[in-house]
Amino acid sequence: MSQMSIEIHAGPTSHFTLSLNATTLSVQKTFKSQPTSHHEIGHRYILRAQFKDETRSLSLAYLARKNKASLGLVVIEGGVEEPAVSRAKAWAEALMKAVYDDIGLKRSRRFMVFVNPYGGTKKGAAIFARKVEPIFKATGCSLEVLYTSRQGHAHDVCQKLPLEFDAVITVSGDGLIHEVLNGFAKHADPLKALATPVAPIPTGSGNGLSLNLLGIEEGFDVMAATLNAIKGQPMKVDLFSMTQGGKRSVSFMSQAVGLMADLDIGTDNLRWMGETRFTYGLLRGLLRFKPCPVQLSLKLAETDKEKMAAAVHSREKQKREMVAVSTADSPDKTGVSLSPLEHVHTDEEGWTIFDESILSVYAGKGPYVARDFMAFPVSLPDDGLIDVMAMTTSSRGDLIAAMDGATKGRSFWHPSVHYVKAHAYRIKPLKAKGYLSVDGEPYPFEEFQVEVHQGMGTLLSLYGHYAAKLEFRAPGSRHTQGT
Ligand SMILES: Nc1ncnc2c1ncn2[C@@H]1O[C@H](COP(=O)(O)OP(=O)(O)OP(=O)(O)O)[C@@H](O)[C@H]1O
Repeated sequence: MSQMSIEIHAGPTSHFTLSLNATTLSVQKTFKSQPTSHHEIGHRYILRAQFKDETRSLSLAYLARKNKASLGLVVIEGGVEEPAVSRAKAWAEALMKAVYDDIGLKRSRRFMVFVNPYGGTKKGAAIFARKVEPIFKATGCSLEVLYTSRQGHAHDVCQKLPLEFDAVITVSGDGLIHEVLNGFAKHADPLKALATPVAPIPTGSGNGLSLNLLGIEEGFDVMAATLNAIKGQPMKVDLFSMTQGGKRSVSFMSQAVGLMADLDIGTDNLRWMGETRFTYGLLRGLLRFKPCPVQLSLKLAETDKEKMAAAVHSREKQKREMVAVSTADSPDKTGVSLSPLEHVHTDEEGWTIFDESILSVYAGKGPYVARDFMAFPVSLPDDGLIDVMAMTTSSRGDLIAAMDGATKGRSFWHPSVHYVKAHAYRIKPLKAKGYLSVDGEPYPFEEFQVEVHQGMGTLLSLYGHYAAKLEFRAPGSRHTQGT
């Protein structure tokens, strides 16, 4: 693209020169004939350019970092002299084409937005009104907003949601996403409903999904998440069926029993602490070191940690050549029922029983489950497998050592952490009391089974892959294998 420039007048003595380049937009401000500020804005951060006939002005909205801190909304507007009107219109159109049409993005998406005023530190509604909604409006998105009034509200609405939205936005934590997906699973057209992309705005406590989509730097940045809702491309992800007592639920992130459930569900009364409650819960759990008598059975797929890391490595390589997956590449499925279950409860063939004394079982997908815990560093969004991590009561010292580096996923490499990939797994409690956490939500502590449905869910992603960096094993450290 050759450079296209236009001048707009912000006042009698100041104007902006806007130059559209192949990958950036240059914004040069001039005051009293002196150049003042100059910014280069990447195409990704440009929200909208619009020529307004009634005021003969051109407005431009984009996101920029002020003082290298968090992203902020910038809107500039200036008059256009009569002879330049048609050029200004063509300029605005060329910019919109470059930042939307040419990369397969729809301008002005239509969103269903669920805001949970109760999630995290209860600031969701205020954050949506102050930060998120103004960006959607400046972009020209149309919104249907619902403030949830109770637990299960978003679930019930999603069950009957007209499938006409470009995406569902959740302003909350992972719990509301769990509700949305389970509502979709009960929709009259469940597979089509689950193909509706979901984009989280992180106002919960753990915000695991947002961390996985945006990375550790921006996972808690509501502005970056809002940009993802506007500019992200649909990315297919695996979902899990969790069956318990004849009831089937959908899970997208994790299931936990023992220590890892205690640190989440067992600290619900400490919500005021924000995400710190997880660290507190982990320390408390490690000190108590209480065994969790359950039987774990697995339909194993991979037990070699080196091979798991190598698979992530080769995916990384592919990514570099890959342009984000577009909707056109993945035709929407439709059907009156969810994908059938393949691993029935009575099937015994090919199952392996893990026969050590268990402290905790944590299974799931998506590297981060919280900012300070990369639980599944080698998980892939769509490999059709679930990562299962079991900790045993073999040694408290070992386990404390294993949790050192958990933020960066280093626990994965520790020999006392048993980490496998499975097609399915089962948990049978051998005692009456305990916690079971599914995507951070409490479930009855009863026998359950989990299996994977490849690519049944859809998220919006700016990158087309999880935005987490896998730390490879430090050279010279001990060779580690799975169970
Ligand atoms: N209006 C409401 N009042 C009470 N609970 C609600 C309401 N709306 C949704 N919920 C429930 O609030 C719970 C917490 O929400 P969510 O999980 O999104 O936040 P969080 O637990 O703080 O974050 P995270 O799961 O990321 O740690 C969920 O169980 C959700 O179903």
